[in-house]
Amino acid sequence: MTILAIILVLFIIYSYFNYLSKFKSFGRKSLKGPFPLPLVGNFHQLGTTRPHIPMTKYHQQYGPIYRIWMGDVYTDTETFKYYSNHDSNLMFSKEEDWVERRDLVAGALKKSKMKHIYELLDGQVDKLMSCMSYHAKAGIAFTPKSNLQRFTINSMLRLVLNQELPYEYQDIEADESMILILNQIDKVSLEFGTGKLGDYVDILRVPLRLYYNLFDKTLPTVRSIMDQEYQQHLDTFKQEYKESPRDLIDVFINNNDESKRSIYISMCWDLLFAGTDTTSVSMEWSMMLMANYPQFQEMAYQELVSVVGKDNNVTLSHRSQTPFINAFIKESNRKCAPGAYGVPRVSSKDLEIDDYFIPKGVCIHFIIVTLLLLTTHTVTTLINYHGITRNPKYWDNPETFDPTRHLTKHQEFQIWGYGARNCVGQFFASDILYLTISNILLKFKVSSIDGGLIDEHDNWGLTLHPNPFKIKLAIR
Ligand code: HEM
Repeated sequence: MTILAIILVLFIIYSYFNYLSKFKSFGRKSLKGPFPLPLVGNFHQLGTTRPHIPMTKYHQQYGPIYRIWMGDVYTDTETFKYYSNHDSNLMFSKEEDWVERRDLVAGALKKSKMKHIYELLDGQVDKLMSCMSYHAKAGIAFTPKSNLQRFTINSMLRLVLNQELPYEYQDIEADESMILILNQIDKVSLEFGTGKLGDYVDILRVPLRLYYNLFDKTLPTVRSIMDQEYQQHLDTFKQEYKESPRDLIDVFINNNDESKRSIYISMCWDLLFAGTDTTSVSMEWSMMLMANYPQFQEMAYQELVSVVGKDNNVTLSHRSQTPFINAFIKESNRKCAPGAYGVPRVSSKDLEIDDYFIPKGVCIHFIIVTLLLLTTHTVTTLINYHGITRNPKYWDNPETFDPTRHLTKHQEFQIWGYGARNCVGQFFASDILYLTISNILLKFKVSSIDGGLIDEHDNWGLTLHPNPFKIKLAIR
């Protein structure tokens, strides 16, 4: 009883001082924000289902940069640290390690090195088209989520490991280790999206870390599969792969630096994880918008027929001649952004931006909902893409889906993040989006199952995803 009482008293003292620390003032430029409670910070105001909605509203109250307390933690969370393989990864690496790793990945993703892989990407688009044709001809409703996810994971697996999985309709047995990777990506997305109490309450971090290290098998599983793949590549590596690598692993092997093997393996996981759900959910929203806005679907189709021809495939060389398709994709990403936020970043020095003071290293999650500040240095920020896309200062009628707005006025908008640490896979991803969305628009008429509007409500998670839906496909 006495021990329990002591623990309770210590806990109350800890909570009290921890709470007081939230109100540390940095002078008249201190960031303002909604009033936090002990331990839980602002969670009670944000809720867990759609926190991006109140966060966007706070912008009107507190200005372009404001402070939100995610519980009482100061730095990045245990879940992020664990699943991102912090020591050898790219996305969350410290500045000193990041520069070299970023160069490594950006260099490897250069189109000149990836010529062969781009041909494989065309092959993946053909396979998706076959899957859609099968559904259209058989009169079976098409499920965008599972099929687009299969297409995206295959494009990523081809890029990274030169592997792929069959589609469900093909009824072919899949490689178990690739299915395992897909399941781990799903699992980690869910874990990141929901978070754990230990991510937000400082005192619970140690038990959470212990739990991950002792009981969670996700990372060891993924690393062991990747390691086997790496070894197999090494064993079968031929001279010709120096010029024409089979995939990213070959590009890494070609660097002739086995001391970096562990980092290469982490990079592979980074890319598979960062590229799959984001790209797939972006295409899912696009398909929904095709069905909900048939007038724009028709405009897109007419443009493609006149530029590409009815019986041909759209290729990347058509991109500059299809302004409406480009606008359709941009507007789809604006109206239904694949993610509500970017990756949280840490400030490496004290910063003053206009009327705001951002203290060094304190990982308060800053919410920036103005485009003005997005070019700033290494501030720890959580960029609110949802806020940017709904800001009437930048967009007329922001709730309306209207691709033509991008034809008349150029408005800078990046779903890939801003500054040096933006998305390293953005060129690959935007090529995938263009090839897939334009070929779907040219080859199929997409409509809802019952002729009504599909629900455009978004669900909170690591990515913003729609409620599950099906569509009807007709071959053009
Ligand atoms: C529609 C698809 C995608 C979207 C919306 C997207 C978005 C983003 C965003 C917002 C960031 C964070 C930028 C920041 O911190 O400021 C990011 C980082 C990153 N993305 Fe993407 N991404 C997509 C596809 C991809 C693909 C296909 C790949 C791999 C080929 C990829 C690999 C990465 C990596 C490795 C990072 C970390 C970069 C670094 O820290 O240097 N992403 N992405």
